Amino acid sequence: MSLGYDQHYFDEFCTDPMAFYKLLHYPPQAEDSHPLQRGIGAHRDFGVITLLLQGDVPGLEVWDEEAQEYYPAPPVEGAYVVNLGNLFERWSNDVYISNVHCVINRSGTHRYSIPFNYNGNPDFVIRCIESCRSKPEDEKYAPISVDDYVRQKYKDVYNRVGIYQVAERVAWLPGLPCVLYVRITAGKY
Ligand SMILES: O=C(O)CCC(=O)C(=O)O
Ligand SMILES: [Fe+2]
Repeated sequence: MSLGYDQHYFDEFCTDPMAFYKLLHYPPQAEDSHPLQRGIGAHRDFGVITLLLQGDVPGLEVWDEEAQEYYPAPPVEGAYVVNLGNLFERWSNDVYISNVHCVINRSGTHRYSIPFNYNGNPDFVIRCIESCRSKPEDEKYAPISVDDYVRQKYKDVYNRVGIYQVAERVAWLPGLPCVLYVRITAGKY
C-alpha cells in the first residue's frame, strides 16, 4: 500500500462500519437553462471514501487544480469511480486530496447514479496516519471520532441550506453496517 502499511492497517477502522448510499436521478437539463444550473453543485465528499456507480449517461465533472478547469469523468461499464473524502484528507494530513466535483446533465436524457459513502467504525478516532508526517508537531488536525465528524458535517451542510435536521445514531445488529439516520423536514433550498 502506498502508505507503507500492510493490508490489516484499516481493520479496526473497518469493524462495524457506518455506510450509506443514495439513489440519484438527474432529469435532463434544458438547453436554455441558466449557465450556472447544476444537477449537483461543486462540492467535496465529506466522508472517508466514496464508491460511485454511474449509469450509462455522463455528467460527472472533476476539478483539475493544476489546469484550473473541470474535466469529464464519463461512466465506464463495470467500474466504480473511487473518490476520497474530506475525512481521509484530514486523516492523511492533506497528503491525499479530496477532489472537487459536480454534475451537469447536458445529455438530453435522464441520468442515474448510486454513490456509496463508506465512513468506517463510528467510534474509530481519526488521528494523523504516522507515515503522513515526520514528527508529531507536523500533525495539522486534532484527533476526532468518525461519528463526531460526520455528525458535525451533516449539521453544517443542512443548516447552511436552511433545512432543519436531526441526526441520530441508531442501534445496529452485529455484523450489519451501522446506519446514520438523517431526518430532513421541509425547508427551503
Ligand atoms: O451523481 C454523481 O455522479 C455524483 C454524486 C456525488 O458527487 C455525490 O453524491 O456526492
Ligand atoms: Fe460527491
